[in-house]
Amino acid sequence: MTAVKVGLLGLGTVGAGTINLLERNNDEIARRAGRGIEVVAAAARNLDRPRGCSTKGIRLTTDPFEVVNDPETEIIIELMGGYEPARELVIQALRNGKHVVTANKALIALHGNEIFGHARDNGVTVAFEAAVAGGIPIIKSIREGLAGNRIEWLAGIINGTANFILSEMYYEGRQFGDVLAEAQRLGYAEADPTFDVEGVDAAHKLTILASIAFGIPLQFDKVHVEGITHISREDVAYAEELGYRIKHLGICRQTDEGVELRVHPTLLPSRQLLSSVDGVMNAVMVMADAVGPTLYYGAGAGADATASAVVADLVDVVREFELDPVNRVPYLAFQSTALSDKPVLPVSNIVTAYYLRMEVADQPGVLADITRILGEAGISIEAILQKEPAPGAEHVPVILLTHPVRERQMDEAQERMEALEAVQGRITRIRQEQLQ
Ligand SMILES: NC(=O)C1=CN([C@@H]2O[C@H](COP(=O)(O)OP(=O)(O)OC[C@H]3O[C@@H](n4cnc5c(N)ncnc54)[C@H](O)[C@@H]3O)[C@@H](O)[C@H]2O)C=CC1
Ligand SMILES: N[C@@H](CC=O)C(=O)O
Ligand code: NA
Repeated sequence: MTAVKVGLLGLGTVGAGTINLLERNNDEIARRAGRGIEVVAAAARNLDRPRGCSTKGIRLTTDPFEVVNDPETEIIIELMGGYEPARELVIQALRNGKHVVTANKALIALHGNEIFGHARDNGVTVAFEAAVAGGIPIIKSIREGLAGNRIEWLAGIINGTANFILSEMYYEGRQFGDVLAEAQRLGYAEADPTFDVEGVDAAHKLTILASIAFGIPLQFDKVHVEGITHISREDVAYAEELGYRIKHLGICRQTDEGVELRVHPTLLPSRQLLSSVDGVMNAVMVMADAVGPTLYYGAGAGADATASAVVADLVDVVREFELDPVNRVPYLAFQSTALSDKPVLPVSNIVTAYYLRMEVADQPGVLADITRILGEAGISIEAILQKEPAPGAEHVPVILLTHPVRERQMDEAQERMEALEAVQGRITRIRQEQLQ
């Protein structure tokens, strides 16, 4: 049988990785898919740039629409990134009756509902395993492997760049900016790295995970998003002293009232399995009613790991070529007519424990004022750490761990503490989770 002809949009880190992997494991892939898979056309911005792969036998163009409209291609792999023109290209490919494989979480999180509609109308597939947690087959695991369960919550380290930065700050005491530049050199970061460090990329991925876990539409605009830019090396060290690691997590949970969707730095007990996930590795813990907790671990970014997911999707698409579209696994795990309209809860409703770090005047009575404000807000304290002032400094760092409290109560207490004359500047506040 002839090889399946594929068109590729974007020849950067993941594009080159995909071409290399298809070439390297060509025979194994054909034995699994039932047919060979061959990239015949590719679009790149600059045709003269040296690439990390061979482009022998591939028709190259700077116009991605040429690839999408090429009658020879049966599957389009979108690896350009960004919202536009990726959205327009993917929709055009679907209208042309081509299946699409993409690693673009930004695209799926924001425009997935529209894109899946076009795919359904045209009887074709959109596959996006590489979009979440890189090489970890997390979409397939939740969508198919856990299909008998009611998923209660999931929590994951789903941005490799942020995890790499936090790990280097923890182990090597390195500066944020240096480590980010290294993540960019290694091909982990997004084209706009603020997406990694401000939590936007993790929010894109959490949007997708929550949809396939709970059967809700994609709702990126409802995710509460915080990045890691306000986390200092001191916070990392104090957390360690108290028996915790700081990890950037995406968390979603369904309760009777609605769904929590949040991305933020989190203190996790050092003994928690997720606390040992370091560097560019990702991990997602899923709590489901029948199976209990399951944990999925692997490389969350990088050329080879992401290509692994892209090629797995290609194989799935080829295996399903002959299948009646209604018999395919639904894009968001649940039938499109059976999505729930459960509301997304405001973050002020969430109940968590907190880590608080503040700089206070080194004088008597300050701690008493702080504990009084917390007490009046119904917030009990689990631990207090008071550090020595730096030589010549007028303020000392005080670190507090609280018991769980509703977020809006903490907002009020924080405002009152920051209003104290003895408290300098803003209080650093990080949520804490036990994940049990
Ligand atoms: N790098 C990684 O580890 C991972 C990346 N992803 C996703 O994979 C996608 C690709 O990421 P990378 O390969 O890292 O990005 P990249 O920046 O290395 O590659 C993108 C390529 O697409 C090309 N491109 C962009 N717009 C174009 C246009 N209009 N016409 C022609 N070519 C165009 C760029 O010139 C570039 O060579 C993104 O959606 C990203 O979020 C997903 C998982 C991991
Ligand atoms: N920039 C992303 C790439 C993978 O999705 C990350 O660092 O995780
Ligand atoms: Na994945």
